[in-house]
Amino acid sequence: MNITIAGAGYVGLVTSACLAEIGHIVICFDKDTEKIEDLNRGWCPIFEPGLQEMISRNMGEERLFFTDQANLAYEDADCILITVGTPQRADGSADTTNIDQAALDIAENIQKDVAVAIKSTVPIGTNERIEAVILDNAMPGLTVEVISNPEFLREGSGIYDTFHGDRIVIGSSHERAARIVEEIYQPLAIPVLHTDPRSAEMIKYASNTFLAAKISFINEIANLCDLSGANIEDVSTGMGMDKRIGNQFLNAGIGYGGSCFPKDTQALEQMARQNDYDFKILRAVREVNDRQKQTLYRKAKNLAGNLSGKRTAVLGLSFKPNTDDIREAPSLDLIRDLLDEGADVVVYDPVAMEKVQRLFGDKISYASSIDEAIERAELAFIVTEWKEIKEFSLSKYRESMKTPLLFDGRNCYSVKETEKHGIQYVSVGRPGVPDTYTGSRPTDAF
Ligand SMILES: NC(=O)c1ccc[n+]([C@@H]2O[C@H](COP(=O)([O-])OP(=O)(O)OC[C@H]3O[C@@H](n4cnc5c(N)ncnc54)[C@H](O)[C@@H]3O)[C@@H](O)[C@H]2O)c1
Ligand SMILES: O=c1ccn([C@@H]2O[C@H](COP(=O)(O)OP(=O)(O)O[C@H]3O[C@H](CO)[C@@H](O)[C@H](O)[C@H]3O)[C@@H](O)[C@H]2O)c(=O)[nH]1
Repeated sequence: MNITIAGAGYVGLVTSACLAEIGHIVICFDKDTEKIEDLNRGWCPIFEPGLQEMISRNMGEERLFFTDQANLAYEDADCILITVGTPQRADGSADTTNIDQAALDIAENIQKDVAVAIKSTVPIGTNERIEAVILDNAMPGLTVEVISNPEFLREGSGIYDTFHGDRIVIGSSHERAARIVEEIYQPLAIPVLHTDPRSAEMIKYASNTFLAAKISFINEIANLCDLSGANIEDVSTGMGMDKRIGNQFLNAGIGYGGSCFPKDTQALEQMARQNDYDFKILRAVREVNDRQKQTLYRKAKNLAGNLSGKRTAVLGLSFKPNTDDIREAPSLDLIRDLLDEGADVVVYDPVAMEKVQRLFGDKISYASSIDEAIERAELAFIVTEWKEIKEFSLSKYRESMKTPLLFDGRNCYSVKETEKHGIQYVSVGRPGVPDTYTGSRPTDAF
């Protein structure tokens, strides 16, 4: 079967590589010529553990091809998986322009019957609409069946997630197309849920926003722990032991970021509005997250006062570890707040520095290691729990910083250990606010 993947972004590349890895012949098409040239030169444009190797291996074995030519990509395809971006519009809704463009490209270039699966996250009803767009513009007589096949992988563990997903959702009223797509994934032996296209589209939004809600909920509990002296880690553990709650996505911190949760919560909120429905929980999930992204900064202001001119280290810039993706990363909000305050900001991340440099230029400094970032710093913030940051020796903060004042947005260290090392340590939802804390645990820290 000839498989074409439309879009060589994060989902497109991971899916292309994994499908080639299980023996399929895959053509990955992107309209971004530079990206395709890089890929054909053997250079993977994103950082994702194992991806570069998997792409190279499958290109070498002639199972994986990249092209920027729509005709080459679509004319022979039996199945097309659409993975193009669906970014956020100014009003919060999902922009499906790329999906519409892909549909027109497909219509113009297909020469035979084809199954089209939309993996991109799209508003309810998009699959039905896109099928009509393709049929209206394709050569008469061709059978084109569009099905919804939302993607659930996480950045940083995309390959693992593709091979070990909890479910594959196929939303379709077309038996043939559903069978073709199921056959493609069959070697993965992942349970398949068959449903209608609208329910499949909703499953994607409902899953992401539910996970975002879990994070905002635990962050609210953490803030209350801060004020009441309870410890969020024990609280999360105790909650997670209840199988009905589950122990994942209960890590309190500096708020969620990334290319999906912020955009998908807003898109679903907007869909609710369009249906004259006031989705109250969803609004709260977003508002809590916006506030949470500022919590650590406000705690720092309370403790350290005026930050102007103070050398401040920001450790970890990507929205989560094991990726160079900085879309909606909490680090960006923190850096902006610190710059507004006149702080002298120095940042470090193992892989995301280049992308941050493109945003902030010479307004901040870039260290080549954690050691260099914290040298003579008066404050340090941990924003992303990269392994090397989590495991960084506490004694080095004590030795290198001008004043060892550490704000940890990911609860990387034990509070007791930081006390032992003489570090003023402020984390999220855990007792141990330092003696020098100037406020009276003010609620305005939240
Ligand atoms: N990133 C994730 O972890 C993830 C996980 C699950 C689902 N999703 C969803 O999958 C979709 C893609 O996300 P992403 O992060 O991979 O996006 P991305 O921004 O990394 O990549 C999108 C790619 O699509 C290409 N593109 C745009 N229009 C095109 C067209 N007409 N034809 C061919 N290529 C085109 C762009 O050039 C870009 O390379 C989104 O809807 C997203 O919500 C993302
Ligand atoms: O307990 C937790 C878990 C996560 N996060 C944060 O939540 C964000 C998102 O993390 P994660 O879900 O692991 O990464 P994504 O790659 O954004 O994956 C989400 O978004 C994808 C795109 O839709 C979906 O496919 C995945 O199923 C969904 O988990 C990150 O900022 C994390 O730091 C927390 O703060 N606490």
